[in-house]
Amino acid sequence: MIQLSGLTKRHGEVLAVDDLTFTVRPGLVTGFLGPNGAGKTTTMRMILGLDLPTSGTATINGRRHQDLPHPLREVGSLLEAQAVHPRRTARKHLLYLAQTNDLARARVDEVLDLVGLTDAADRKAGAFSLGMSQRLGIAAALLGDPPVLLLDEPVNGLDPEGVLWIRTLLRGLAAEGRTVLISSHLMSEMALTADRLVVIGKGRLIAESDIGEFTEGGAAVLVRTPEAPSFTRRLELTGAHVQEGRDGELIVTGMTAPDIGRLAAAEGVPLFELTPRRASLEEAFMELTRESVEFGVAR
Ligand SMILES: Nc1ncnc2c1ncn2[C@@H]1O[C@H](COP(=O)(O)OP(=O)(O)OP(=O)(O)O)[C@@H](O)[C@H]1O
Repeated sequence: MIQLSGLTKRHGEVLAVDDLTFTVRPGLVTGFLGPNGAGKTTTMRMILGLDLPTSGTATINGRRHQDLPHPLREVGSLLEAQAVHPRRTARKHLLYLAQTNDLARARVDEVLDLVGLTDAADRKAGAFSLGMSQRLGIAAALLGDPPVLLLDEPVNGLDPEGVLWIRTLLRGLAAEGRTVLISSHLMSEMALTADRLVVIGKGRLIAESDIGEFTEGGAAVLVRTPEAPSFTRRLELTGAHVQEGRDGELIVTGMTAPDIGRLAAAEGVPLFELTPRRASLEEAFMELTRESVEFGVAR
């Protein structure tokens, strides 16, 4: 579990992270979303003890990162700038990490296998493709078999096969009961990977909910009826918002499809179509973060 309480980071004039409070639960993949400059990387760096908060706290399983006796056994991370010696092989890199962090050497072969790098284990990391480097970074994150994982933009620049691989791996890790937090600005990717979303903009929390609930706010129902004008008035009397489209098509918000159906039946209005339309995650995200994007990161 990761818990943030009033987490704040000021860089001079810039309030990069502004009073963030949320919890990342185990057993789920939580997507950490926000437009560029929203403060995702800064937040992750504070959780990992790489940046000190101006105020507030971030804890991993109840303790601040600097108070963890064996950090790599508690939390694995993948940040954008990974430091790997280019002339060191993948295996040597992991063995070095295992040795300096008091982790079992046998785990190196296990994680190489887990990320599909066994055959490339003795090649120099400097010659790795982006996809292979990401795999090596994830192998390092998993070395201590940690219950908590933090990955900053793990699918950036990967080909579709790499994206699918990471998605499957993360879902598997969460299914084992781990806490998985991944940052991204790719909504489409989050829709397929995350169970829960935390959305920030301009350093502030905008939304925190399960992925299904996230799109419900913008849910609309498409209604088609030959009696569009009179049914529109009837719907509006109940408080629904109605937008008229072509050919007797109505887009209704503020009322569920079953309630619209019941009202039509009670009024004897024939319905040719009654279709709930969920706002796509992309639309919901744009709507939520519109203000943070419009005003950019200057504040
Ligand atoms: N070391 C720093 N000094 C000054 N400002 C910083 C520093 N680090 C981050 N910032 C500013 O803090 C804000 C948040 O940046 P951050 O990198 O955390 O956002 P992000 O959500 O990860 O963005 P992106 O998706 O572009 O990576 C930005 O306005 C950034 O310019």
